[in-house]
Amino acid sequence: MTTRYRRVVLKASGEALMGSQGFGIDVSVVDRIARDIAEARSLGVEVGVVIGGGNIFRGVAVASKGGDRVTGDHMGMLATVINSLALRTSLVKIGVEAVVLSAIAMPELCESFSQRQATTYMNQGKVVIFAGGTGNPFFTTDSAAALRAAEIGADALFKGTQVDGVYSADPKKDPAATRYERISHQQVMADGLAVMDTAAIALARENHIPIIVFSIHEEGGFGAILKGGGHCTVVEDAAQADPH
Ligand SMILES: Nc1ncnc2c1ncn2[C@@H]1O[C@H](COP(=O)(O)OP(=O)(O)O)[C@@H](O)[C@H]1O
Ligand SMILES: O=c1ccn([C@@H]2O[C@H](COP(=O)(O)OP(=O)(O)O)[C@@H](O)[C@H]2O)c(=O)[nH]1
Repeated sequence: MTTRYRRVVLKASGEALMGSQGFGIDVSVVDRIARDIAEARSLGVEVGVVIGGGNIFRGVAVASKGGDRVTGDHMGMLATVINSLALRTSLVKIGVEAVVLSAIAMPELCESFSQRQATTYMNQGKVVIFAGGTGNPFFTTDSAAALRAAEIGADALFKGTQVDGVYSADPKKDPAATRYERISHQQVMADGLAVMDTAAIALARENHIPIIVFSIHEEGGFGAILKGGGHCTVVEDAAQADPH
C-alpha cells in the first residue's frame, strides 16, 4: 500500500522502555516497539530510530545534585547506546535487519554514525538505530532525532512519547487541556508547548520536516498513522499541510 511517508525517523522515549518497572529495560516493551517497527517496514517505509535514555540516566540528574553536567550527559548518551542495542536485538529476533550507528565511537559494540553509511543502510531497507544522541552534551535525543531526520532526508519525524499528541497544556498536569489535530512548529514554540524541546522543533521547522506526536504505548499506533489513520498530532507548517 502507498503510505504518505516513505522515509521516517522514529524517536522512542527512553522512559517508555522501562514499562511498569520504574527503571531500566522491560524486554516485553522493547519487543512490542520492535513489532511496530516491523509493521512499518512491511508497509515499505524506511525507518531510522533514535531512542532516549531517560529509563537509565539523564545528565540533569547529575547537575541537579551539584555534579558535572558534561559527565552526566556522557552517561546519558551511553544509556541511549544500551537501549539501542536492546532494540537491535529485539528487531533481529523477529527477522528485521537492523544496525546500530553510534555518534560516539565504540567499534567493539557497533558502527560509528556517518550520514553516508546511514543512507546506504536505509536504501538497503535496514532499520538504522541512531545511538549516542548527537554525541554532544547539552543536547537531547529529541534534537538528535531532528538532526538525523534532516541528515537522512526523512519525510517526517515521529515522536513516540507518553502522551498521544500535543495539547494546549501538559495533559499530565492539566486535565482540561485539549489535543490538537494539527498545529504549526511556530505555534508550538510560541505557546511554549513542552512536548519536545525547542531546539528539536526549530531544526525540524527549518528543514520543513513534519513532526507526528503519538503515544508509544499504543500497540500498532505507529503503523496506523503511516496507513493514514491513528491517533496523533501533526506538527507542520501551513504550506506543508495536506490540502485534503
Ligand atoms: N503541551 C503539551 N502537550 C503534550 N505533552 C506535553 C505538553 N507539555 C508538556 N508535555 C509533556 O511532555 C512529555 C513528553 O516529553 P519528554 O519528557 O521529552 O518525553 P520523552 O520521554 O518521550 O522524551 C509528555 O509526557 C507530557 O507530559
Ligand atoms: O545529544 C544528546 C542526547 C542525549 N544526551 C544525554 O542523554 C540523556 C538521555 O536522553 P533524553 O533525556 O533525551 O532521553 P528521553 O527523555 O527521550 O528518555 C539526556 O538527558 C542527556 O543527558 C546528551 O547529552 N546529548
